[in-house]
Amino acid sequence: MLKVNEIFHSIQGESSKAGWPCVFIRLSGCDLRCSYCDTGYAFFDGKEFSQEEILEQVAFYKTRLVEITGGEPLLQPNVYPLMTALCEAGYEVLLETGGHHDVEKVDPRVYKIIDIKTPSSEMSEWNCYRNLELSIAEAKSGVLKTEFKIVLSSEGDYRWAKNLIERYDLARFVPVIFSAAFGALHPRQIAEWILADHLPVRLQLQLHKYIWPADMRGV
Ligand SMILES: C[S@@+](CC[C@H](N)C(=O)[O-])C[C@H]1O[C@@H](n2cnc3c(N)ncnc32)[C@H](O)[C@@H]1O
Ligand SMILES: Nc1nc2[nH]cc(C(=O)O)c2c(=O)[nH]1
Ligand code: SF4
Ligand SMILES: [Mg+2]
Repeated sequence: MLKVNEIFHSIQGESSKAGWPCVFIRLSGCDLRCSYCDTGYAFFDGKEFSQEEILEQVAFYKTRLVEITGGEPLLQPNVYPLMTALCEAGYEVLLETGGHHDVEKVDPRVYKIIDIKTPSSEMSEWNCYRNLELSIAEAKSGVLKTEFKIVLSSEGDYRWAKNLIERYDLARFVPVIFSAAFGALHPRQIAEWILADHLPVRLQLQLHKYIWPADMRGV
Protein backbone atom coordinates (compact mmCIF):
# COMPACT_ATOMS: atom_id res chain seq x y z
CA MET A 1 0.00 0.00 0.00
CA LEU A 2 1.00 3.61 -0.54
CA LYS A 3 -0.37 6.75 1.07
CA VAL A 4 -1.50 9.00 -1.79
CA ASN A 5 -2.50 12.64 -1.46
CA GLU A 6 -3.86 13.07 -4.99
CA ILE A 7 -3.75 11.64 -8.51
CA PHE A 8 -4.50 14.16 -11.24
CA HIS A 9 -4.12 14.85 -14.94
CA SER A 10 -2.54 18.14 -15.99
CA ILE A 11 0.03 19.84 -18.18
CA GLN A 12 3.50 19.13 -16.86
CA GLY A 13 4.47 22.53 -15.49
CA GLU A 14 8.09 21.93 -14.55
CA SER A 15 11.31 20.29 -15.73
CA SER A 16 12.49 19.64 -19.28
CA LYS A 17 9.19 17.79 -19.85
CA ALA A 18 7.17 20.98 -19.27
CA GLY A 19 4.21 21.36 -21.59
CA TRP A 20 3.36 17.66 -22.01
CA PRO A 21 0.12 16.16 -20.72
CA CYS A 22 1.03 14.14 -17.64
CA VAL A 23 -0.57 12.19 -14.81
CA PHE A 24 0.70 13.11 -11.37
CA ILE A 25 0.80 10.72 -8.42
CA ARG A 26 1.35 12.86 -5.34
CA LEU A 27 2.44 10.73 -2.38
CA SER A 28 1.77 11.91 1.16
CA GLY A 29 4.37 12.92 3.71
CA CYS A 30 7.60 14.89 3.63
CA ASP A 31 10.65 14.87 5.87
CA LEU A 32 11.68 18.41 4.84
CA ARG A 33 9.96 21.77 5.36
CA CYS A 34 11.20 24.08 2.60
CA SER A 35 10.48 27.72 3.42
CA TYR A 36 8.65 28.23 0.09
CA CYS A 37 6.85 24.88 -0.19
CA ASP A 38 3.61 25.15 -2.19
CA THR A 39 2.44 21.64 -1.29
CA GLY A 40 2.10 21.66 2.49
CA TYR A 41 -1.33 20.06 2.05
CA ALA A 42 0.47 16.80 1.17
CA PHE A 43 2.46 16.62 4.43
CA PHE A 44 -0.20 14.60 6.26
CA ASP A 45 -3.42 14.14 4.25
CA GLY A 46 -3.90 11.10 2.09
CA LYS A 47 -5.55 7.77 1.56
CA GLU A 48 -4.06 4.27 1.30
CA PHE A 49 -4.03 2.88 -2.24
CA SER A 50 -2.80 -0.49 -3.47
CA GLN A 51 -0.39 -0.51 -6.39
CA GLU A 52 -3.16 -2.00 -8.56
CA GLU A 53 -5.56 0.83 -7.63
CA ILE A 54 -2.93 3.41 -8.56
CA LEU A 55 -2.24 1.73 -11.92
CA GLU A 56 -5.97 1.63 -12.61
CA GLN A 57 -6.39 5.36 -11.86
CA VAL A 58 -3.40 6.28 -13.98
CA ALA A 59 -4.70 4.21 -16.93
CA PHE A 60 -8.00 6.13 -16.78
CA TYR A 61 -6.26 9.31 -18.01
CA LYS A 62 -4.85 7.73 -21.18
CA THR A 63 -1.47 9.44 -21.14
CA ARG A 64 2.03 8.06 -21.59
CA LEU A 65 3.79 10.40 -19.16
CA VAL A 66 3.49 9.83 -15.40
CA GLU A 67 5.20 11.77 -12.62
CA ILE A 68 5.60 10.60 -9.05
CA THR A 69 5.91 13.53 -6.71
CA GLY A 70 4.81 14.52 -3.23
CA GLY A 71 5.52 15.35 -0.49
CA GLU A 72 8.69 13.36 -0.69
CA PRO A 73 8.06 10.29 -2.88
CA LEU A 74 11.16 8.38 -1.78
CA LEU A 75 9.96 8.21 1.84
CA GLN A 76 7.59 5.28 1.18
CA PRO A 77 9.44 2.03 0.38
CA ASN A 78 6.58 0.82 -1.84
CA VAL A 79 7.31 3.62 -4.30
CA TYR A 80 10.18 1.51 -5.71
CA PRO A 81 7.98 -1.38 -6.94
CA LEU A 82 5.40 1.19 -8.11
CA MET A 83 7.97 2.91 -10.33
CA THR A 84 9.01 -0.46 -11.75
CA ALA A 85 5.38 -1.49 -12.38
CA LEU A 86 4.71 1.81 -14.23
CA CYS A 87 7.80 1.27 -16.39
CA GLU A 88 6.70 -2.31 -17.10
CA ALA A 89 3.27 -1.00 -18.13
CA GLY A 90 4.99 1.14 -20.78
CA TYR A 91 4.74 4.61 -19.23
CA GLU A 92 7.48 7.21 -19.36
CA VAL A 93 8.01 7.68 -15.63
CA LEU A 94 9.33 10.83 -13.95
CA LEU A 95 10.37 11.05 -10.32
CA GLU A 96 10.45 14.46 -8.63
CA THR A 97 12.46 14.26 -5.42
CA GLY A 98 13.79 16.77 -2.91
CA GLY A 99 17.35 15.58 -3.41
CA HIS A 100 17.97 14.52 0.19
CA HIS A 101 17.56 10.77 -0.44
CA ASP A 102 20.01 8.68 -2.42
CA VAL A 103 18.50 7.80 -5.81
CA GLU A 104 20.69 4.76 -6.46
CA LYS A 105 17.88 2.22 -5.92
CA VAL A 106 15.47 3.92 -8.36
CA ASP A 107 14.61 1.81 -11.42
CA PRO A 108 17.11 2.86 -14.13
CA ARG A 109 14.25 3.44 -16.60
CA VAL A 110 12.87 6.28 -14.46
CA TYR A 111 13.82 9.88 -15.34
CA LYS A 112 14.85 11.64 -12.14
CA ILE A 113 14.28 15.32 -11.46
CA ILE A 114 16.34 16.04 -8.38
CA ASP A 115 16.01 19.27 -6.42
CA ILE A 116 19.06 20.78 -4.82
CA LYS A 117 17.90 22.84 -1.88
CA THR A 118 19.35 26.34 -1.52
CA PRO A 119 20.19 28.22 1.71
CA SER A 120 16.88 30.17 1.50
CA SER A 121 14.92 26.91 1.51
CA GLU A 122 16.40 26.42 5.02
CA MET A 123 16.87 22.75 4.07
CA SER A 124 20.22 22.83 2.25
CA GLU A 125 22.02 20.99 5.04
CA TRP A 126 20.09 17.84 4.00
CA ASN A 127 21.23 17.81 0.34
CA CYS A 128 22.62 14.42 -0.69
CA TYR A 129 25.66 15.39 -2.75
CA ARG A 130 26.26 11.74 -3.65
CA ASN A 131 23.34 12.18 -6.08
CA LEU A 132 25.47 14.70 -8.01
CA GLU A 133 28.36 12.23 -8.20
CA LEU A 134 26.04 9.37 -9.22
CA SER A 135 24.40 11.41 -11.98
CA ILE A 136 27.72 12.67 -13.35
CA ALA A 137 28.98 9.06 -13.49
CA GLU A 138 25.70 8.00 -15.14
CA ALA A 139 26.04 10.76 -17.77
CA LYS A 140 29.69 9.87 -18.42
CA SER A 141 28.54 6.31 -19.19
CA GLY A 142 26.22 7.74 -21.84
CA VAL A 143 22.97 7.48 -19.87
CA LEU A 144 20.90 10.67 -19.49
CA LYS A 145 18.23 9.87 -16.92
CA THR A 146 18.68 12.74 -14.46
CA GLU A 147 18.30 16.48 -14.28
CA PHE A 148 18.79 18.84 -11.37
CA LYS A 149 16.50 21.65 -10.36
CA ILE A 150 17.41 24.56 -8.11
CA VAL A 151 14.63 26.79 -6.80
CA LEU A 152 15.93 30.28 -6.07
CA SER A 153 14.55 32.85 -3.63
CA SER A 154 17.34 35.45 -3.63
CA GLU A 155 20.55 36.64 -5.24
CA GLY A 156 22.42 34.77 -2.48
CA ASP A 157 20.76 31.56 -3.68
CA TYR A 158 21.77 32.31 -7.26
CA ARG A 159 25.43 32.86 -6.27
CA TRP A 160 25.37 29.71 -4.13
CA ALA A 161 23.91 27.65 -7.02
CA LYS A 162 26.44 29.05 -9.49
CA ASN A 163 29.32 28.11 -7.15
CA LEU A 164 27.96 24.60 -6.69
CA ILE A 165 27.59 24.06 -10.44
CA GLU A 166 31.14 25.28 -11.03
CA ARG A 167 32.56 23.12 -8.22
CA TYR A 168 31.13 19.93 -9.77
CA ASP A 169 31.28 21.16 -13.39
CA LEU A 170 27.71 19.90 -13.16
CA ALA A 171 26.09 21.59 -16.16
CA ARG A 172 28.69 20.10 -18.51
CA PHE A 173 27.33 16.62 -17.77
CA VAL A 174 23.74 16.92 -16.57
CA PRO A 175 20.94 19.41 -17.37
CA VAL A 176 20.48 21.98 -14.64
CA ILE A 177 17.26 23.98 -14.32
CA PHE A 178 16.79 27.17 -12.32
CA SER A 179 13.33 28.09 -11.13
CA ALA A 180 12.03 31.00 -9.08
CA ALA A 181 10.38 30.33 -5.77
CA PHE A 182 7.00 31.61 -6.90
CA GLY A 183 6.47 35.25 -5.93
CA ALA A 184 9.83 35.49 -4.14
CA LEU A 185 11.98 36.38 -7.12
CA HIS A 186 11.01 37.66 -10.58
CA PRO A 187 12.04 35.25 -13.37
CA ARG A 188 13.39 38.24 -15.29
CA GLN A 189 15.97 38.78 -12.57
CA ILE A 190 17.14 35.16 -12.84
CA ALA A 191 17.21 35.46 -16.64
CA GLU A 192 19.45 38.53 -16.41
CA TRP A 193 21.90 36.85 -14.00
CA ILE A 194 22.09 33.73 -16.20
CA LEU A 195 22.74 35.80 -19.31
CA ALA A 196 25.30 38.06 -17.63
CA ASP A 197 27.25 35.06 -16.32
CA HIS A 198 26.84 32.93 -19.48
CA LEU A 199 25.66 30.14 -17.19
CA PRO A 200 24.67 27.01 -19.20
CA VAL A 201 21.46 26.37 -17.27
CA ARG A 202 17.82 26.36 -18.28
CA LEU A 203 15.29 28.80 -16.79
CA GLN A 204 11.92 27.32 -15.87
CA LEU A 205 8.62 28.94 -14.95
CA GLN A 206 6.00 26.77 -13.23
CA LEU A 207 3.64 26.72 -16.23
CA HIS A 208 0.60 25.53 -14.29
CA LYS A 209 0.73 28.65 -12.08
CA TYR A 210 0.29 30.82 -15.20
CA ILE A 211 -2.38 28.60 -16.76
CA TRP A 212 -4.48 28.19 -13.59
CA PRO A 213 -4.68 30.17 -10.33
CA ALA A 214 -1.31 29.77 -8.58
CA ASP A 215 -2.83 28.23 -5.45
CA MET A 216 -5.17 25.79 -7.23
CA ARG A 217 -4.78 22.10 -6.30
CA GLY A 218 -4.96 19.19 -8.70
CA VAL A 219 -3.45 21.02 -11.69
C1 LIG B 1 6.29 20.14 -3.97
S1 LIG B 1 7.84 19.43 -4.43
C2 LIG B 1 7.52 17.67 -4.29
C3 LIG B 1 8.70 16.81 -4.64
C4 LIG B 1 9.91 16.89 -3.71
N1 LIG B 1 9.54 16.96 -2.34
C5 LIG B 1 10.78 18.05 -4.11
O1 LIG B 1 10.95 18.98 -3.31
O2 LIG B 1 11.29 18.00 -5.25
C6 LIG B 1 7.84 19.62 -6.22
C7 LIG B 1 8.65 20.77 -6.75
O3 LIG B 1 7.98 21.98 -6.44
C8 LIG B 1 8.98 22.93 -6.11
N2 LIG B 1 8.35 24.00 -5.36
C9 LIG B 1 7.71 23.89 -4.18
N3 LIG B 1 7.23 25.09 -3.79
C10 LIG B 1 7.58 25.97 -4.75
C11 LIG B 1 7.40 27.38 -4.93
N4 LIG B 1 6.75 28.10 -4.01
N5 LIG B 1 7.88 27.95 -6.05
C12 LIG B 1 8.56 27.22 -6.96
N6 LIG B 1 8.77 25.89 -6.86
C13 LIG B 1 8.29 25.28 -5.76
C14 LIG B 1 9.97 22.12 -5.33
O4 LIG B 1 11.21 22.77 -5.19
C15 LIG B 1 10.06 20.89 -6.19
O5 LIG B 1 10.95 21.10 -7.26
N1 LIG C 1 1.14 20.92 -13.52
C1 LIG C 1 2.01 20.59 -12.58
N2 LIG C 1 3.27 20.27 -12.93
C2 LIG C 1 4.11 19.88 -11.94
N3 LIG C 1 5.38 19.45 -12.05
C3 LIG C 1 5.85 19.13 -10.84
C4 LIG C 1 4.83 19.33 -9.90
C5 LIG C 1 4.99 18.95 -8.48
O1 LIG C 1 4.26 19.43 -7.63
O2 LIG C 1 5.89 18.16 -8.20
C6 LIG C 1 3.73 19.81 -10.59
C7 LIG C 1 2.42 20.22 -10.23
O3 LIG C 1 1.98 20.27 -9.08
N4 LIG C 1 1.58 20.57 -11.27
S1 SF4 D 1 10.96 18.68 -0.09
FE1 SF4 D 1 9.37 19.18 -1.63
S2 SF4 D 1 7.39 18.67 -0.62
FE2 SF4 D 1 8.97 18.66 0.98
S3 SF4 D 1 8.83 20.71 1.86
FE3 SF4 D 1 10.40 20.80 0.25
S4 SF4 D 1 9.33 21.43 -1.64
FE4 SF4 D 1 7.77 20.79 -0.14
MG1 LIG E 1 3.57 21.45 -7.57
